Amino acid sequence: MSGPMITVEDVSVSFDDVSVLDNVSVAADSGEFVGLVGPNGSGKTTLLRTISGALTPDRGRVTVDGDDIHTLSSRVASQRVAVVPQDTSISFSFDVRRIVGMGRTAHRGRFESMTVEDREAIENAMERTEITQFADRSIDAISGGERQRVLLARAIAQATPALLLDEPTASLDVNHGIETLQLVRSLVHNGTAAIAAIHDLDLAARYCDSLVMLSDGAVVAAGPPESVLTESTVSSTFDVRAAVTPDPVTGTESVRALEDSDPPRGLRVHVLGTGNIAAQTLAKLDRAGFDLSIGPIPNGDIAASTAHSLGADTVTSTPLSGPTDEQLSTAREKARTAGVSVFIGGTADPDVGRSVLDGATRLVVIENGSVETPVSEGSVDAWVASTDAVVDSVSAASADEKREDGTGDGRPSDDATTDRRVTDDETTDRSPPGNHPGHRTDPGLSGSGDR
Ligand SMILES: Nc1ncnc2c1ncn2[C@@H]1O[C@H](COP(=O)(O)OP(=O)(O)OP(=O)(O)O)[C@@H](O)[C@H]1O
Repeated sequence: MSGPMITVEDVSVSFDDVSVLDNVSVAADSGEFVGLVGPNGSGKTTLLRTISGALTPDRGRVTVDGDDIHTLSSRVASQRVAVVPQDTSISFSFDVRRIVGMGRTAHRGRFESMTVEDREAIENAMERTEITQFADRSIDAISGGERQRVLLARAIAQATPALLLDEPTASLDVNHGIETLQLVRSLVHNGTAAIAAIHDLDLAARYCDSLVMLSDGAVVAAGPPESVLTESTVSSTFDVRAAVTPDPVTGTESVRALEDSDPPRGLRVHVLGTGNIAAQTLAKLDRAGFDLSIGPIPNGDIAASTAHSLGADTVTSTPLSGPTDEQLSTAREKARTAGVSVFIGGTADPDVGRSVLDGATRLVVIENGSVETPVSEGSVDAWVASTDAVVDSVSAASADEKREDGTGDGRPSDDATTDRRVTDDETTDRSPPGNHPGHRTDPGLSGSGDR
């Protein structure tokens, strides 16, 4: 055979004049596992039904093993393509073995009796899908997940070079979900071309050789999982803020949908302080997912080495002599461009604080027993007594930022930067009440009380 086992060329499908697939092209070679990903209604099932020949496209064509699937008799088509459908309800109550045996009718006439080879294929398919123990039970008397494995067994018994699966793991527990995909992989390893619609993006990344991402019936990305599952494609296609990181165990892409209260990826927090409390602050913010910068901080300070080990952007100064003008201006720039700055009272010189934090976008002060504020009180978004509430307060301050600049990315806009300064006599809901330090924000309650 030359060319891929399955090719979909510029296929368009519409129902009642509503376009559901628009110029879609996909290919799967023998020995290749292609995953279809995309939101509900993006066209995955329709594409699989078009490939199997169940639907005729308005435009374009589908070939399997070199022939247009729509020109093949249904018998020949079912020798080439097996389908594991999403809807596992079966309208007749045959026993499990008989349902699996239906996969063999492609290879013999409906009324011919089974050969030894047929029987072996059926038993083998049931063993591989771990359903032998209920082979004699009616299909009505097993669970939805078990039924899904029966339909996979039927497809395996069909022994086709092309395999289509619609949400093969949808009703399976974690163990059987993984076993099913491993089973598909082993079929693929032996030369099957497989295309599966898979909702779970992590599983798709882990088991598929390549992915095709559909959105509103069009292909928006295709290729190896790492090139398809990016924060930008996932965010725009699924309309959700997402973090894509390597799975610590499998090393393949792991996608996490983020809530609004999660720190925006790439949001940097600038810390001004020294000693253990600054080191703890850095560690807590790092664990919460913020990018970090710190300084100026004297060389050799414990927080400087913590910053170094966390990969924080660090402005160091010489101990005793204090920061130079250049170091101050570098730190000021870092605070100005950070989403939120944190000043740790009692550990950072208030004069240095004034100089560095003057242009800070959002400011959280950890009082740490000190009453001195580096900048006017109205400029402080939250006071916290200790590092306990620093993550909540910084998250809340960055969420305020998102609301105000309207971009949702948590980065300060120019408007927000110039807008945010409030004088003590201005009334604003962000302005802390009363006299400092009595107006401290309760830990974690600075706008995050609903968490
Ligand atoms: N027979 C039909 N008649 C009219 N519209 C249909 C028909 N079948 C599907 N659709 C529409 O086509 C679009 C694509 O549906 P499809 O089932 O292919 O999506 P999907 O990506 O598989 O979704 P899901 O992830 O929810 O299974 C949907 O808007 C759906 O409502």
